[in-house]
Amino acid sequence: MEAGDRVANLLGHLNPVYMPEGGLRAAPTSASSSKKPKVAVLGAAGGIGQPLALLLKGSNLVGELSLYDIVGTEGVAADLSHIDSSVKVSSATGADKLGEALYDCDLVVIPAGVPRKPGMTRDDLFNINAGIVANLCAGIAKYCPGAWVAIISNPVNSTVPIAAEVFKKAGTYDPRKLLGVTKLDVLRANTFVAEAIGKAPESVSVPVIGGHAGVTILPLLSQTTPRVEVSADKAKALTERIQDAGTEVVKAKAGKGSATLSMAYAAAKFAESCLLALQGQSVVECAYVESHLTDLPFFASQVRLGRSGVEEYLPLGSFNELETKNFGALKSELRGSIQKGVDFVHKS
Ligand SMILES: NC(=O)C1=CN([C@@H]2O[C@H](COP(=O)(O)OP(=O)(O)OC[C@H]3O[C@@H](n4cnc5c(N)ncnc54)[C@H](O)[C@@H]3O)[C@@H](O)[C@H]2O)C=CC1
Ligand SMILES: O=C([O-])CC(=O)C(=O)O
Repeated sequence: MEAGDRVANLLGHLNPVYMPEGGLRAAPTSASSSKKPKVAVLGAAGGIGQPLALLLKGSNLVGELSLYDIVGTEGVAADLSHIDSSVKVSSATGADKLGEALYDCDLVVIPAGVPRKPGMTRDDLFNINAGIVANLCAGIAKYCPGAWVAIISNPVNSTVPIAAEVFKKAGTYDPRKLLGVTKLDVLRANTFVAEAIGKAPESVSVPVIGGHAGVTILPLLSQTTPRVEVSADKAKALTERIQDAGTEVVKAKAGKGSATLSMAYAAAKFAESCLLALQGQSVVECAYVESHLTDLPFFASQVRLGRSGVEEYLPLGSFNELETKNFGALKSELRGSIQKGVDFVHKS
């Protein structure tokens, strides 16, 4: 077996949906004669950016991968460009090259910004990351105003509202195409619940709603597929582990950042869902989006993605006692984080 085939098999094993049979060596199809999407990764030289770029370089849904960072982009691009997949890799470094990176993009994924160190909350990143996300979004409004935008940079509860306000100011806001990436919470919930009930993680699906920080992360264990029966104590413990999972990784990395590999995997899957939706397929994902499902202006929930972005909000369903209590508890923190993001754009 050749090295390329082994990589293809590995990626196919990781995600048969976005790495269909044939993986990196997939034969051209009739669809491949039409222009495949250009995907930009902003923050591409970072802990998330590099493995995310690797996974997207192996995706047969991507036409061009545009890598952008303020430092080190060329090395990452040179390295990836030796992989024998048809995805074209381009790179640009520094603010004056942002336009080049974003030109003609269909999907922009943003993992740019600083990560947590032990003892910090995600909100502690606001002072640095708010400005980074606002500047990058101003670039998106200027150079690829029709692109889908997937935001990873923390605090997601605030950076997505920041992006929305920047786009509104520029007159380019389309709420259907602005998505906060909360998929890692879903992967964690699936993994931890599967462990608890002795099932394969791939066979478990847990909706996670709310936001992406501590108590704002609300796994709906009562809506797990397949149905799980765990004691109230176990459900509480599982919920808390899912809420604190980012901190678990920050502690384990002991000052060397936060989740990067699992996040890159989650982001690659999420990006693939967006690209499938752009092709006209209907895909359900959990994402943090502008929403009218609750009285909060932004809320993470299951949404149906289609060609024009978020096309349907799936109902939240009924909550059990623990979920009802946790839903009440998340509202004031999430509302405050949203307002903080909105105020940042209007006061700066
Ligand atoms: N949404 C989620 O579930 C998760 C979010 N994160 C967040 O993702 C962000 C990135 O994390 P890591 O990749 O580990 O950090 P990192 O520090 O390893 O990488 C960040 C990259 O962003 C670049 N960067 C900084 N300013 C920039 C700018 N103005 N334009 C373009 N690039 C710029 C840096 O040069 C660096 O290469 C953090 O804010 C982290 O908290 C991390 C894990 C999960
Ligand atoms: O915990 C962090 O700072 C990074 C993150 O958002 C996560 O891993 O969920």
